[in-house]
Amino acid sequence: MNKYTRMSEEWDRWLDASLDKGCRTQDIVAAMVAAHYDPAYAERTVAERQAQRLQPAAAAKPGPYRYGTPTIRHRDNVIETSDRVVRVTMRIEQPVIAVLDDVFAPEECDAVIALARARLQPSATLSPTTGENQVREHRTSEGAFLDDAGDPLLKRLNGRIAEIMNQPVAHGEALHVLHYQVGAEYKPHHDYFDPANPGFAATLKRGGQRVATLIVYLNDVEEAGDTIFPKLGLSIVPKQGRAVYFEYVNGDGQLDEASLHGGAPVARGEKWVATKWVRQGVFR
Ligand SMILES: O=C(O)CCC(=O)C(=O)O
Ligand SMILES: [Fe+2]
Repeated sequence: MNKYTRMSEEWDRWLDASLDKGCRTQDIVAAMVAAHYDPAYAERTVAERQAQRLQPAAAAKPGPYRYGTPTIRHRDNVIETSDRVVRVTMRIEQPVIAVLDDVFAPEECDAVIALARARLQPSATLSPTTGENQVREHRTSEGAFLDDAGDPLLKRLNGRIAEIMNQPVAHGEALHVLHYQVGAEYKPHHDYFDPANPGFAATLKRGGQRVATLIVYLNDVEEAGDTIFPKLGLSIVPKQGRAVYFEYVNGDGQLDEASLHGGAPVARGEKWVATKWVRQGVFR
């Protein structure tokens, strides 16, 4: 029997929908082969589509950032997830920012801190020129990525975060915990990777651009340690279980510079946060 080497419009839409849902490449290819597509054609088509979808930043429309409908569904005063009702406390439209309360229960915050404590390393950032991890003085915290493999608590929290952010779980990087002691800070930065910097090419291949961030505060900080948005004069005070959400890439691949933010120095006490960065595609 002849194998198909062209795709109908219907299958074309199915391919995009499968990638949107975060389906695995091999599963998409297997479904196409089962529907009598030529295996080599199926593999090539899926790979090409993924590559196209991961490059909108390079082809971003010029001009000022255009705000569309936010990805997060926070028009109501609460966001109901499968296992928890999260309260919306504040929303900004340009840039898209939301402050949410009751995202994690106090015991969940304590458990995440306990999981991270043993794995903390001095925080590093990617060098924009070489792409290497480097420990830099603008980020004087310690951090750890928490892999959720086999951990029911992390799996549950990642599922809840995906529902809040309205994104597939598979688009999220592993939860990243940061610990700041007195004086430690994270100077203002963007969470997206500027595609003009060659050092970011490798990380951009691992699921494309970052599109949105959720920072969950795991403890109350005695003094300072706010998350600041210097272009807005906005400062969010950490509180256990609260989170700040922001998004910074639109459908045209434009990057929102107004999302510049940082962690102000802690004046008293300590600060723990868990950050979820979400990519355009499946993060590998
Ligand atoms: O600690 C904060 O308030 C900011 C953390 C942050 O910017 C990040 O994790 O990307
Ligand atoms: Fe950040």
